[in-house]
Amino acid sequence: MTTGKKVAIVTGAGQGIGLAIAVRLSREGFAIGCLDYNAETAEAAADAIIATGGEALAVKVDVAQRDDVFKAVDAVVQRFGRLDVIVNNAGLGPTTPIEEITPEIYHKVFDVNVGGTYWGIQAALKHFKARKPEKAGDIVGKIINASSQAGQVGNPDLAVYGATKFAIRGITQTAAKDLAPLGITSNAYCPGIVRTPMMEGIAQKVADENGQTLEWGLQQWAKNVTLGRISEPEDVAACVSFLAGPDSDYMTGQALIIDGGMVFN
Ligand SMILES: NC(=O)C1=CN([C@@H]2O[C@H](COP(=O)(O)OP(=O)(O)OC[C@H]3O[C@@H](n4cnc5c(N)ncnc54)[C@H](O)[C@@H]3O)[C@@H](O)[C@H]2O)C=CC1
Ligand SMILES: CC(=O)C(C)=O
Repeated sequence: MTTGKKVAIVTGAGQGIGLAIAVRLSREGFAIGCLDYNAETAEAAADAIIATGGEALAVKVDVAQRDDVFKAVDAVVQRFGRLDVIVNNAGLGPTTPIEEITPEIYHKVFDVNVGGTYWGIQAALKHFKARKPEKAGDIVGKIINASSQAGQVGNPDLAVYGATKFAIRGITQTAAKDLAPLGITSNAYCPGIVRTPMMEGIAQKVADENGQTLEWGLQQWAKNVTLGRISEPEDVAACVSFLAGPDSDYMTGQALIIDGGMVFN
């Protein structure tokens, strides 16, 4: 079955920032491929979108597995008939003090965060290339990758995670240069401190070390935010909505910082 709508795939759509992006892009008129490692939350995300009149398909995927990603992206295109946007959002964010980094954690986090970004781009490219720009300036596909403020500046205890987020900015820039002749843009978003299960895990560790509550842990990070509050997933989804829509057609290779003013470039 095909849809008259534009189609966006969001990885890690089962919770947190990915869920907010999926819901927001559905509201903007996209049919959504909700991809997640967790089949239940992916299904719940798709159900929530369908319940509000949108179109969505849930697909279980491990973004670290290249074949898995190709199959999942193909399933969405088979269902909806086209692909316009891929949001490579799924990621892992463990706390890793320098001396505690192991080969296992290094490979695991790079495979998901960096590998998942490569495979998402490749799998989408196959479908983006099916449409040719009719004239100079036409955009036929948009790649949107999750970096972080921790991909702009080194954060304490996040040497592995931060390195993947710096790498994602590099991949985003190279993809922009390589794929512009095909009418494809490539941009990233760099959130700050967003209230999600990932961030709660990071903040809880700091809280536990200090005998404090989760809220106390989160507020330690909020001290670095100029606007004085940590963000909600919807703040980030608004930024991604801009990157997915036509108003960003003349933008590529950029990493938009949406962090309430933590990093000033
Ligand atoms: N929460 C924050 O403060 C910030 C988050 N980010 C980035 O935003 C993105 C989303 O983060 P959150 O929503 O906070 O994370 P989260 O941990 O709350 O949600 C991540 C989602 O990705 C899925 N996922 C994890 N590994 C996967 C895999 N191998 N294959 C498929 N799905 C997988 C999980 O099941 C989950 O639904 C991540 O890339 C993260 O690095 C960036 C800056 C700040
Ligand atoms: C989790 C993350 O991306 C932070 C703390 O910037």
